Amino acid sequence: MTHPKSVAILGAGAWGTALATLAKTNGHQVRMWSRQGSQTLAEIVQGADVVLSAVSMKGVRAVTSQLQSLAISPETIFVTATKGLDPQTTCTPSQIWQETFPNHPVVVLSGPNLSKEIQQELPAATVVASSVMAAAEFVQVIFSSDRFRVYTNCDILGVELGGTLKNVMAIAAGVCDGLHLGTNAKAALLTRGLTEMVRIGVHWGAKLETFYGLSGLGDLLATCNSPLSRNYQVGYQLALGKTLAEILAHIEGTAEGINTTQVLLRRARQQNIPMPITEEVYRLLEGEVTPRQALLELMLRDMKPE
Ligand SMILES: NC(=O)c1ccc[n+]([C@@H]2O[C@H](COP(=O)([O-])OP(=O)(O)OC[C@H]3O[C@@H](n4cnc5c(N)ncnc54)[C@H](O)[C@@H]3O)[C@@H](O)[C@H]2O)c1
Ligand SMILES: O=P(O)(O)OC[C@H](O)CO
Repeated sequence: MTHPKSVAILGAGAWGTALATLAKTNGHQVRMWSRQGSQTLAEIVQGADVVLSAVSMKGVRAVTSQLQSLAISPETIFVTATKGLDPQTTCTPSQIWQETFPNHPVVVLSGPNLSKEIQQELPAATVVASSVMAAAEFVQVIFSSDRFRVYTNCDILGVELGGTLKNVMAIAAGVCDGLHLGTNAKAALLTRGLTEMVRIGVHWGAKLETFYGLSGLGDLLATCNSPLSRNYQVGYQLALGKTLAEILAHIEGTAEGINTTQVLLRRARQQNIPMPITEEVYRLLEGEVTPRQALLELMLRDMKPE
């Protein structure tokens, strides 16, 4: 075991709690902060080697601005595990963290990591990405174990976008399974979905090959094939005829794909990037088409080469 590190985890939801368990099991000193808790943010982050945020997208700006007023050691590494896009600016969470703390290293942690499986101690792998490789390696050591394999990567944007964009495809995959469209349809959806993720991601500045790694294809496969995924559940239940309001009233935790679809489509339209699957997921979430109509729209698009 390495020398124990002090890890502050912000957000005591499903993912924050699972990551806290992994770090604690490795012998690190872990403190968790949530809005409902009794300890202040200042108490939680004081002296932390690493501050890891697992708050949902809607809380990222509030948390970063609260932290900005606190005295934080210049050595502290910020890690973001949020998979979403900022509705105002279309920025990724790491871009918000880096803009708020320009002199600190920022690391993205993302991969095929359904928190319920990790809490059941099933094996999994993930990626930690940063432009400061020493920071990524520091975080790699904190979380690595015989049941959690952590890889480093220098493409911070690509790793972050993989985990974020696949949530839109997970909604579509849930619809596909809810309508019982079969294995051929699912394979076509995931393959074309990955093409769509690559198209916008590379335009955004991410590396192509990152989307074929754990944080892209890996997370796409996990999320689009598991009923444990909240985003998949949204699509599945829409296909069963439930309304979005009914689904959200019962879903446990955050389905980031709903907000991500809106932000992504806005950006794609501004930049003239074709995103047909995202477009249909958007129209479905807005109640403009039924699941069957969305399917037909996709099948009857203009013919084109692959
Ligand atoms: N659950 C998973 O399997 C999993 C895995 C990998 C990544 N993620 C990502 O991690 C993030 C959190 O997911 P989760 O499953 O833990 O969601 P969750 O809904 O269980 O928890 C979200 C947490 O964010 C906090 N939060 C929300 N708004 C806030 C605000 N304004 N200020 C402070 N805190 C706020 C909530 O209090 C809660 O603790 C999401 O972006 C998700 O995509 C989740
Ligand atoms: O439950 P979801 O749909 O937010 O997916 C959780 C993770 O992102 C899977 O890696």
